[in-house]
Amino acid sequence: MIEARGLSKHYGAKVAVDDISFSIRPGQVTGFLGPNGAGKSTSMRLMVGLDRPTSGTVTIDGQRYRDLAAPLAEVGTLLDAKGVHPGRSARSHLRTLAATHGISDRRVSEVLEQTGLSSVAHKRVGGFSLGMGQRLGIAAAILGDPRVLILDEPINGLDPDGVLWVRQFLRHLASEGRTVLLSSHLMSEMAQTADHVIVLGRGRVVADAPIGEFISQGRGETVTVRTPEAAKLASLLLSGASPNVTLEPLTDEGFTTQGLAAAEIGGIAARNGIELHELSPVQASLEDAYIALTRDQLDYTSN
Ligand SMILES: Nc1ncnc2c1ncn2[C@@H]1O[C@H](COP(=O)(O)OP(=O)(O)OP(=O)(O)O)[C@@H](O)[C@H]1O
Repeated sequence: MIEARGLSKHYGAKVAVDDISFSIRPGQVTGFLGPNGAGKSTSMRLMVGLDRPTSGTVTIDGQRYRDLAAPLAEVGTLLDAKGVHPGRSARSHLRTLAATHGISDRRVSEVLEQTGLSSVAHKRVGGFSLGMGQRLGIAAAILGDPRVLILDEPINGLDPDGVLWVRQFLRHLASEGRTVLLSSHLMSEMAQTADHVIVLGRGRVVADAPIGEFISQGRGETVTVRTPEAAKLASLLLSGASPNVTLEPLTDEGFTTQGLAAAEIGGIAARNGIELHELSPVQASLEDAYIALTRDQLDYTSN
């Protein structure tokens, strides 16, 4: 569990994180979202003691990061995949980390295997592709078998196989009861990986909800309707409807509606003898919900 209480970080006059509170629970993948400059990286840095809060606290399983006796064994982090000595091999990089915590060579081999790096373990990290570097970053994060993982953009630069691997791997780690927090700009990927989302905007929490709830609260149900009597059905749907109901014409004999359930539209059409050629609810996407929520949250003030 990662808990932030009244957490703030100011850089001079700039408020990067503004009095935020949240709990990131074990057993699920939590996605950290927000426009550029919203405060995600700063929050993650505060979680792992790379920065000190201006006020408030953030704890990992009840303790501040800097009070943890064996950090690698409690929190795995991927905050900057490039922070590795380029002349070292993957194995020697992991061995160096392992040595600080008395972690065995066997465990190093195990994580190289788990992250698909065994065959390149002896190669210089400097020659690694971005994707291999990300895998090495994840290998380092899980080296100490931590209960909590904090990963900033872990799928950046990965090919589709790599993305799928990270998704399945993170889901597996969460299913073992670990706390998994990741940030990503790729909405479709986040939608398939996260169980819960926390959205930041201008340093504040603007949403904290299970992903299904977050998506459905976006703009209400969208339905595509096609009928040769589009104008008649449209006026029937709008008469007496709440102001939240909107209609957008389609080019060919139809429209999309927002704020009405498909069953309501079908019922009104049937009662009025209107022939329907299509009545299909459109699956809302995480991206739609996210864009609707953050439209006003862009950090225009960043410099
Ligand atoms: N060391 C710093 N000094 C001054 N301002 C900073 C510093 N670090 C971050 N900021 C500012 O704080 C705000 C939040 O930045 P942060 O990097 O946490 O956002 P983010 O949500 O991670 O953005 P991105 O998606 O672009 O990585 C931004 O306006 C940024 O310019």
